[in-house]
Amino acid sequence: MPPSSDRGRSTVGKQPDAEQPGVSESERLLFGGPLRYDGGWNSHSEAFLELGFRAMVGRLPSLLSGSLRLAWQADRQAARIVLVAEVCRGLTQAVSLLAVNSVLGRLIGAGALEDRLRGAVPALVTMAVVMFVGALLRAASTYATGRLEPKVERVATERYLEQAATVELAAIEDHAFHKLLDTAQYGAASARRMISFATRVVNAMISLVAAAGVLTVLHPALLPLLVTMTIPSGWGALTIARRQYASFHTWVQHVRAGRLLGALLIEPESAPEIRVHGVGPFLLRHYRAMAETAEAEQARLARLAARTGLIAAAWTGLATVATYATLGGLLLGGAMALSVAGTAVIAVRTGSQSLNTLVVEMNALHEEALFVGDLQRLYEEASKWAIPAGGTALPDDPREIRFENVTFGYPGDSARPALDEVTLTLPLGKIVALVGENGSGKTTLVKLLAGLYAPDRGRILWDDVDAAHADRRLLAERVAMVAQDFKRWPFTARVNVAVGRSSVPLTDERVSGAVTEAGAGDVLADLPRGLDTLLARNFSGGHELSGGQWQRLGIARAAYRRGHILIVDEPTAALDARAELEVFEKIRALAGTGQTVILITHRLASVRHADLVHVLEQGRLVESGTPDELLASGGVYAELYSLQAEQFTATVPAKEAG
Ligand SMILES: Nc1ncnc2c1ncn2[C@@H]1O[C@H](COP(=O)(O)OP(=O)(O)OP(=O)(O)O)[C@@H](O)[C@H]1O
Repeated sequence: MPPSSDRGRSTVGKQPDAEQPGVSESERLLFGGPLRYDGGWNSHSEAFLELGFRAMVGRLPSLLSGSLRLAWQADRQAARIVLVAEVCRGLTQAVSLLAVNSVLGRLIGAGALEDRLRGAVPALVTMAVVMFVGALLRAASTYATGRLEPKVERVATERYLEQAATVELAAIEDHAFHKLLDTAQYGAASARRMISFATRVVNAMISLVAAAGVLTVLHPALLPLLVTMTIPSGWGALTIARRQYASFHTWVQHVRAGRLLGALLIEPESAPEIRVHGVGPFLLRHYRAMAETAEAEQARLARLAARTGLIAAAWTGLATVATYATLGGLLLGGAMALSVAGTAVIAVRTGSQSLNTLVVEMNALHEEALFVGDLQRLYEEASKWAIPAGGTALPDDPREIRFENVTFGYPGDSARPALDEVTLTLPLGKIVALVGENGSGKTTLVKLLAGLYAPDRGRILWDDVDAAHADRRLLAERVAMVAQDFKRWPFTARVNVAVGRSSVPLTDERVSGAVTEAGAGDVLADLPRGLDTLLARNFSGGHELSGGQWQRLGIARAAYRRGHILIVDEPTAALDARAELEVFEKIRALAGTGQTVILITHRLASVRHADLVHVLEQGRLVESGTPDELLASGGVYAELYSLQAEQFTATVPAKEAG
């Protein structure tokens, strides 16, 4: 797969005028179909495909001011230096061209050779001074650009990451938003590159104006010729860039999938299965197939680029012949002096170089701007998806949380909502258990409770305050959660606990208090460097914990958070029998201190101590009551309970005496 830095250049594209590589069998088998975007939100790439040279020129002022704004935000002083140095460099080029004209005029003019040489000296000195000043200005610009570029990238990246971290969970799970996140990640590097391109565009524009001015003075016919000579390379560069851009957007998912296959081959989590089940050759084979599909597209793009380049070169050749034939004609017809023709040749060369640079750099600037545009669109989309700030305060000490006819479905075309008209009460300060078979909606319910999703219909009331209008940050403050798939941060054990509330100063007392509360002391005692042990095996000095040990650390993290409501989703799934008992003891103790515990578990024996049990089935609430009431009622809970109990009916043979 092409590495990310190759985006836009080595990724591949969809062109209506040329055949696309087919869908590889790997895409069908592993991902269920082609990984291409052929429409949808990327209407803006379509707009680009229709964009002509004139439109590009029209957009130039806004692109330049956009680059300047980025630079200004990142480092005002450096931006000022670049701007002044580049404008002055352009002026030095103009002065230098005029000096050349003067030198040639003197040398080719009438008079003795000595006099002509002497007459050329002031212009030669001017040229030398101007070149020296130009070199100083170039150095200043190089330094300031070098200082500016990484800052621009950092500022843009920071904003990107900040926005990504503060959008709703639903945005992260939305595939269109995720694609935008994917493509926009290149925007920061593009913003960085835009600075150099914008600098070169400004420089080329000024030297072009100088050359064009000199040419127009020499003979008005020379200016259109200069333009004709440069148009072909501009057309070529624009055509190639348009293909690359369309290609990038169409194939971004494919590239991501290829990278995923590569990453799966090396990540520690997949290493055991790769070896025991021999998954390595399977993944490698599909990696190769995916990469070959991408390569075929790259080859197609290269073929088209070569063809475009040839056409542009032929056109440039014709225009050059026409330019020099015109100059020759003017000379022969006596319409132009030899010294003027000499300056004209230099001015045409300088001018066509500047115009060429201008077209190429403008095109590059434009292409980068499209990726910065993705980043801007991400900023806009992210602000739409942002977790709202502010809202109603929650009651200080609520008595209960009540779900009223709550319905919620995940995006997509699932047959039924994950929660369907659920009405239940979660009394605070108690242990409430959520029970039900796989997929019955328990995890979804607690995610709604924690504010990670909002109900499609119905309300979640904290006493009489609707959580939909509550301040989400305050709501999150109240909740501590040990999710089924809680994050195993690749940091030290200390940070893995303290990340439960990273906003408060990290103190050893607080960490050890949480570790003791969670009964995770012996996990830490076994670690080579205690709390300072790095829990990431793929780093030197890193250490790996077992599933059950991680689970206890996860509970310590939730204890460290000290939220009023502790949500524990399958807290004991990976624990041995003794540890399980211990963890439930700890959870009960937490409830004893007035903390609310919402417990999701399939171990019904552990639910015995709950104050209230809600039983869910296919997203609906089917039973509620104390464990004893539910057992007595003979419903779903009682059925599940007896199924589990049956597994323990075999008695342990008594030890023989003596
Ligand atoms: N992020 C998601 N996107 C789409 N569908 C989801 C998502 N998470 C869960 N679902 C679907 O919602 C339904 C309820 O899932 P949920 O995880 O709430 O069940 P659960 O009762 O916690 O199951 P388990 O006991 O297996 O943990 C399931 O049909 C599941 O496929």
